[in-house]
Amino acid sequence: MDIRYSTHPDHAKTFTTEDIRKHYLIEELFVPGETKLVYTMEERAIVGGITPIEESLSLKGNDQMKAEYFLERREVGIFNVGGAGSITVDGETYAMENKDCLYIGLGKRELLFSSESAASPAKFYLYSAPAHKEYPTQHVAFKDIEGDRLGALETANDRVIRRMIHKEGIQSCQVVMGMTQLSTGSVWNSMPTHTHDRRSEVYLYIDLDENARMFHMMGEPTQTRHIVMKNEEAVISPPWSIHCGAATSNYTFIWAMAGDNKTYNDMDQVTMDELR
Ligand SMILES: O=C[C@H](O)[C@@H](O)CC(=O)C(=O)O
Ligand SMILES: [Zn+2]
Repeated sequence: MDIRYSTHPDHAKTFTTEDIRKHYLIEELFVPGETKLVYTMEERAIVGGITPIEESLSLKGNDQMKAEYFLERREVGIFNVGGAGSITVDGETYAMENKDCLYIGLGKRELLFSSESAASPAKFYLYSAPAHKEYPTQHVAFKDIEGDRLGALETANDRVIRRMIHKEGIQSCQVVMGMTQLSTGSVWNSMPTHTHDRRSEVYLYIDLDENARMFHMMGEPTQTRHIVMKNEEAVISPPWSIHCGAATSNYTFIWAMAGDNKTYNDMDQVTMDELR
């Protein structure tokens, strides 16, 4: 498991392109037959990718977590961003179509991930945070969530946001998670931009073509930097950082947060005048 430390904004301002990528960018999450995990000190979240091929893969505790099993002191939100698959939680199997979401609460012990076909494997993206109480395991199918329309084509940000794990949806201790899809011709997400000192966030960009690139913006509002990202890469946003971006085509992204509250609208909006 790769470890990422928290960074101070005064330090982050001095980062080179390579430094920014090393600290915040998460590459190669979906490696066939492997479970990849990154532990960030931001909210002590674990970001991961599980890509089963022929055999099932299990998500276990490890030495760095000092946990006998993965959910001993944690909860997890999972989206399937690949082909059809399933997740078995202590003997109960949940079918996971592309873009379906599963929340698994504190205390569940055996977590098994499978793909329906090795030719088009499931790709399970996970975001886990410390938990203090068990909430029920819940599945939500992508097709059952209508979502809300945001933005407009005129401002190149016409998109639909679906909130899956949140105050009025699947209950959790602190994980808030959902998916935003941009329409053809729209490229900007989360603009006007914001921070939220009370929560950290991770974005996973998906549905980008091989040659498309995302220019993800981060940094303090007056010290913006960018990271050039490819399909199926994730980026960590510390609480003091903006997180928005524009790509060379439309795309989808999964946003995941944890922290002091689960209030989606608790954002510190940044005005265009403040940005540098
Ligand atoms: O704190 C919330 C997050 O940054 C995202 O939900 C923003 C988003 O999906 C969008 O504007 O499209
Ligand atoms: Zn945000």
